[in-house]
Amino acid sequence: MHGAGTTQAGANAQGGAEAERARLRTARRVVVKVGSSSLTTPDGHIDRERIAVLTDVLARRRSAGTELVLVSSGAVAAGMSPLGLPSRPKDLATQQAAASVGQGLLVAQYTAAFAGHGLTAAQVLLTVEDMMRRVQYRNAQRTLRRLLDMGAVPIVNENDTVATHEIRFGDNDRLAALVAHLLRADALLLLSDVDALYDGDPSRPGTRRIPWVPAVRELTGVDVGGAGRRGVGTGGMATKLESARIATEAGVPTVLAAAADAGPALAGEPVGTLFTASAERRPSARQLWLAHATAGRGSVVLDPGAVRAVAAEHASLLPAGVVKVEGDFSAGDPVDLCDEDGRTIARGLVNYDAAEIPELMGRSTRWLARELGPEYEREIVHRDDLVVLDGAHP
Ligand SMILES: Nc1ncnc2c1ncn2[C@@H]1O[C@H](COP(=O)(O)OP(=O)(O)O)[C@@H](O)[C@H]1O
Ligand SMILES: N[C@@H](CCC(=O)OP(=O)(O)O)C(=O)O
Repeated sequence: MHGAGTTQAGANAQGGAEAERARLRTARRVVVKVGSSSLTTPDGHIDRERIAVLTDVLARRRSAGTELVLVSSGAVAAGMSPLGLPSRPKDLATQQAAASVGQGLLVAQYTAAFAGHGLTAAQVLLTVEDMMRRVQYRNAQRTLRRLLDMGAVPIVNENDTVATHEIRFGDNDRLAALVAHLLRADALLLLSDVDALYDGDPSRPGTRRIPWVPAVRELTGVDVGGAGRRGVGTGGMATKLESARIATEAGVPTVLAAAADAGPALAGEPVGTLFTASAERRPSARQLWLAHATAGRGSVVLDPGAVRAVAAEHASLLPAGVVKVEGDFSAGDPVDLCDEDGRTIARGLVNYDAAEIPELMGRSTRWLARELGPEYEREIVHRDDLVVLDGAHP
């Protein structure tokens, strides 16, 4: 299902899509994400011309009063050539080394390019923790808002040098969607080396552009296999769809377009692919993060009664409903909540270390408080720290 067909309902929906495009033209706050392949050459140099063209477009819009946040990839790619790396490194330590070199070079380019338009660029490096922990989240939000108030253009990237495999966004598509949610942006623009979503890898002949996706979760018949063409991008189309889904489900309309079409896309012209925003209630940032930006560090297996309570009634997970623990996690970590057939039904922040749980399993909280002490009255996962995943409802 790509569009809304030719019925009256379809025509009305199409009109809705046009109205949503028009919202881009008048949007007061926009998050723009640009991928490595649009900023760097395949051999790992910054493409100055492309940065100049992009900053021209963004600066014009900023000067017209729209608050802009640029989520820019390219640190690893831009560090390749200076460090003599022939291709994108595969191991984390070399990626981090390349990112430390490339990030400085990239921001220097942006700073100079925006300064040419009388604008101040600001580097903001974020980690997954900044999106998850309440204090850091509020801090990131406050800083970004203040920068926007002061007329600066924040340039966001993942803090690659401190990220580890376990706790890492890994791609900026999802980070951009989380930033759009954090800032309650009016729109998200994903710029890439491909000009739209296609029904299959566009390097294959016969694939067709999809101009409009009314609901990402209902998108079918689209092959997104294969990462970037030029070997410097990370997630390919899969992470862009994930990003569009996070953003649209948080109420933020999203456009995917070629970096060269940034101007027309911001002007609401029908370029690229429009992903319509869902009208449902916005989830909290923590729920979004748990559902989309992390994987569990381990899992707890629930009996059928607990599966029902968590998935259907959105209850907290109590020790009485746990039958097994897997993995080596610590209190505060994200864990998967699974049924006895191994399906992950929810994800949440756990209140105990993995080693503590076997002693608590199957016991009532009242019994635990009496026998082990009042601190054992806690839930395994509190309902406020838990998100039920798609398809989990019994
Ligand atoms: N169905 C599809 N539609 C569009 N592009 C696709 C699709 N499947 C795979 N791709 C590939 O995804 C690439 C974009 O991903 P990536 O290189 O990670 O971009 P970026 O560096 O902009 O984040 C495109 O160049 C294209 O080759
Ligand atoms: N933080 C990494 C981002 C990697 C990334 O998401 O790349 P891309 O798929 O090109 O958006 C970097 O700056 O190289």
